[in-house]
Amino acid sequence: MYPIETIELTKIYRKTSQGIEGIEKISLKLSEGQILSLLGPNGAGKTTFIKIITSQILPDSGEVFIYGNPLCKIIKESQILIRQQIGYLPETPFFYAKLTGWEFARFMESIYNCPLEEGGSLSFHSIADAFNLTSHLNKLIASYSQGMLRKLVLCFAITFGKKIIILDEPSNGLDPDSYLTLKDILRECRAQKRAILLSTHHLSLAQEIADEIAIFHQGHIKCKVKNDGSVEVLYKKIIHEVKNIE
Ligand SMILES: Nc1ncnc2c1ncn2[C@@H]1O[C@H](COP(=O)(O)OP(=O)(O)OP(=O)(O)O)[C@@H](O)[C@H]1O
Repeated sequence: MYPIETIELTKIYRKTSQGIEGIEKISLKLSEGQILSLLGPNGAGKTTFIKIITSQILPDSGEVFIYGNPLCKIIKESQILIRQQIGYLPETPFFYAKLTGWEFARFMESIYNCPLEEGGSLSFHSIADAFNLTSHLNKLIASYSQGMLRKLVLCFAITFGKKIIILDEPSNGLDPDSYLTLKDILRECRAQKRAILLSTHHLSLAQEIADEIAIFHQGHIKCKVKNDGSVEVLYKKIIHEVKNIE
């Protein structure tokens, strides 16, 4: 059974002369201990795909299976239980600016029903330390820089994603040191057999960390391959091919 399997996932916002806006018939599988990176131009459908898997929006058709459990056709209460298994970094996270980092972390702990202290080197405390965030946790979130905000939510995604982690643009706003830390943490998560879905515009991140690459374009997967270390060349080739067809 796969941590994540999607079958012909479709969500069409609009049809245009160029094609569709949204996603159409996306079938993907993500195994334990695997990092799958979604790549593609702006508007290709990566976030729409992630929003359906994290049950923020419903597809028009198709289904998502989380460890074999259908996500879209079940009642809300069961969806919440499944969501608790998924550590998630949204493209645009929401914050309570008037809480301190610690207060927000305790709030998230109660939502996920998962102690912050759990997880050894991948506990909230350890990850916050690794990201040099610990000394800021007593400060109001309103005073955080963009990078600190991103790192705080990355801490949540990794702490709570004991089996599945979904990251939408995780490296945005990270300083070089934190970027290196992120890669180390993701490698450790993979070693623990977690399944990781990663959407990024940074080809180097995908190249260095992903096991598989899926390139989205106008709501479809144009290419899904194992990462052989030539992501940049592959990406250029695929985007060049689709441009020539258009
Ligand atoms: N709520 C919405 N209502 C209408 N159209 C939407 C909505 N959300 C996304 N779209 C459209 O669906 C398409 C896919 O958007 P999506 O955000 O999934 O792309 P993306 O690959 O994540 O892009 P980016 O790399 O810029 O984040 C775009 O054409 C976008 O305008």
